[in-house]
Amino acid sequence: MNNKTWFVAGQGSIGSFIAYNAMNKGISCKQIVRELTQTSQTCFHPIDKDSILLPESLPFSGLVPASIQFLIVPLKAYDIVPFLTQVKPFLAENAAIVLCHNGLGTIELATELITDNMDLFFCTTNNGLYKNEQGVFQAGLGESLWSHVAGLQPEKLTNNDFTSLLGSANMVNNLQQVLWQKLVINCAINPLTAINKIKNGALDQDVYRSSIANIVNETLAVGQAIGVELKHDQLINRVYQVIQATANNYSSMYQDVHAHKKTEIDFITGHVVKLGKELGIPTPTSNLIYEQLKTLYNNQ
Ligand SMILES: NC(=O)C1=CN([C@@H]2O[C@H](COP(=O)(O)OP(=O)(O)OC[C@H]3O[C@@H](n4cnc5c(N)ncnc54)[C@H](OP(=O)(O)O)[C@@H]3O)[C@@H](O)[C@H]2O)C=CC1
Ligand SMILES: CC(C)(CO)C(=O)C(=O)O
Repeated sequence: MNNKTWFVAGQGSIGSFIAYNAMNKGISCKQIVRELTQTSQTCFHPIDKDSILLPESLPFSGLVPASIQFLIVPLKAYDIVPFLTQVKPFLAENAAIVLCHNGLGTIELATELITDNMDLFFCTTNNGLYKNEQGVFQAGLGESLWSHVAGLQPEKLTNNDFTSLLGSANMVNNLQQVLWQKLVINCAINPLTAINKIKNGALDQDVYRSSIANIVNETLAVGQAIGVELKHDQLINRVYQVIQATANNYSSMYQDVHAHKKTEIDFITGHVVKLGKELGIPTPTSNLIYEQLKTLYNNQ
């Protein structure tokens, strides 16, 4: 029996999936929302079961100082630091915090925000969910991979915690490599689909081959320069496998641009461009794509 009380940041797609799983497992779980007006219940639509209303969420004003022991933060990468700053007074001095998002660049910032007895974990997920006016819909099942990333007590969480909240999950010892492999895929697929307004599958055409090859090479060069073990042929093959497996999907970045929402570009291509600059590694194609995407977002 899992007797932890979990707090989940936001009422988004992954956060609602976590709240749904917790409810089914009898785990105490509260989603934290910004305002009282956001506390209305989310309707969750599982793939193979009836839709169900999730428990009411809790606004920040309803939190008790220093009370949160277990927190999972499944937010867009750009919302992680603002959320952690806001929630900090409500964290217990020995809290366990799990970050869960696409892209890279938040772990260092979050580590600076936590105090000595707290522990930080990171979880990357391949579950597929989306949100619209009717609620949150589960689109596909996937595995989640997690690791302890900062603090002195990794035993605060076990694989059972992650499987209870996210379904199939495994602890990994090579999180950095896993995250960079995913970063290569997101760098190759997300901005190109958003800029060209195409589904993922349309990238499997000659016209995009050189851009994809350049993006993979540049991302790989930057990752390798900071010591991440990445294999070129394996990554190119993986990018095309994902393009084919998700051929009918619109990438999350395409969806954000289409919905006039902020994108995660700073934590995907932007992360590679920034590190490349610091390390003196040229990333011309990534620079161009980053600028194009930024212009596209600012113009909308
Ligand atoms: N959805 C998916 O299938 C997958 C998503 N991911 C990644 O997981 C991360 C989360 O994605 P997803 O769940 O889709 O994102 P969503 O946009 O659906 O959810 C994020 C939610 O957090 C809310 N939020 C932001 N800041 C705060 C705050 N300070 N306090 C309370 N609530 C806040 C947002 O509210 P508001 O809209 O009002 O800002 C939004 O409802 C992203 O990095 C994504 O790329 C990874 C794999 C699959
Ligand atoms: C794997 C991929 C590219 C699927 O669309 C994705 O992670 C995203 O859209 O953010």
